[in-house]
Amino acid sequence: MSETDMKLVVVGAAGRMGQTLIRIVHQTAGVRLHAAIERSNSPFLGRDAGELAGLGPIGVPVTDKPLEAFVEAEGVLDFTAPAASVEFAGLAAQARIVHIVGTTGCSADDEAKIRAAARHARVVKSGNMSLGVNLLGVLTEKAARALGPADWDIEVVEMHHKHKVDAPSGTALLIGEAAAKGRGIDLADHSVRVRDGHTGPRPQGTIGFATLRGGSVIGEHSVILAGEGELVTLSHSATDRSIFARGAVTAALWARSQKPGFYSMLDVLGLN
Ligand SMILES: NC(=O)C1=CN([C@@H]2O[C@H](COP(=O)(O)OP(=O)(O)OC[C@H]3O[C@@H](n4cnc5c(N)ncnc54)[C@H](OP(=O)(O)O)[C@@H]3O)[C@@H](O)[C@H]2O)C=CC1
Ligand SMILES: O=C(O)C1=N[C@H](C(=O)O)C[C@H](O)C1
Repeated sequence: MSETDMKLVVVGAAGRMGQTLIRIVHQTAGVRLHAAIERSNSPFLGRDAGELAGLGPIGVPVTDKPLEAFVEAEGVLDFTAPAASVEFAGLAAQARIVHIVGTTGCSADDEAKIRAAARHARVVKSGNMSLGVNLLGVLTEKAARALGPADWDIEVVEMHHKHKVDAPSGTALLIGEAAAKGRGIDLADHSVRVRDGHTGPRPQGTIGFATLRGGSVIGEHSVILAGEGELVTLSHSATDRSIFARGAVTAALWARSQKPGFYSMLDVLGLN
């Protein structure tokens, strides 16, 4: 441990991503776990964060006092739920620290509140913090630009574990936005989220989404560009949640030296 280590708080510490983040922060040079937060009625309050994450004791107990933790820290890693991330955004702004938001399923109103908090906090928000998916987004934008809507249809397919509560996934929406950018269109006006019954033929220029849920799948995403007699498929498979946690820590270290504002992983990775 060094004096210059970035002090990070993990919120949602007992969750699938929370535990992964605790392990990755513990293993990564230049960062240190300052606090671990869960909600007030959580059965995990008082437990050692390292024990929760399978590391053995590290002397950081889980608490339900986020603001107390944020004012003494430099960044918060937040993979929780939309209402929680909006609350944490306000607290991170009060504490003037870095807020890394991986939470998906945010409404337009949630998004606006998180962006407002970025007047005082340095916020990095992305539906997927992995290098591979962000590169997939860049490749999708190029493919969608090269293969135009007159001859090529775009479909985004995703599969996740049975516990996931939002659909389409944040990653599927990130890929859809990249495809829409390549086509020079607004995704909201062109996306088809559901098909059921007599749908009629596919409207030209739309971007379709298909969602699969089951088992323990960490995250599978494909974008299919379908033309007459040929398909181009670009895909990404996540086989370990540590890819998201490593991305979040990279984002925190990057944001430490930025001005307050709202950033994406493309900014962090220099892919913008
Ligand atoms: N951007 C990316 O790269 C990735 C994003 N995600 C996203 O991260 C989010 C979390 O995923 P996952 O870890 O699988 O989900 P989990 O349900 O396993 O974990 C979420 C944790 O947050 C806790 N939590 C919820 N509200 C609060 C609150 N107000 N205060 C403190 N803790 C709270 C939950 O507690 P409780 O159980 O008591 O509600 C739970 O422990 C999802 O939105 C998911 O889509 C996931 C992976 C990668
Ligand atoms: O909920 C998950 O697990 C994941 N969520 C993110 C998403 O919605 O895309 C990222 C990853 O695919 C795992």
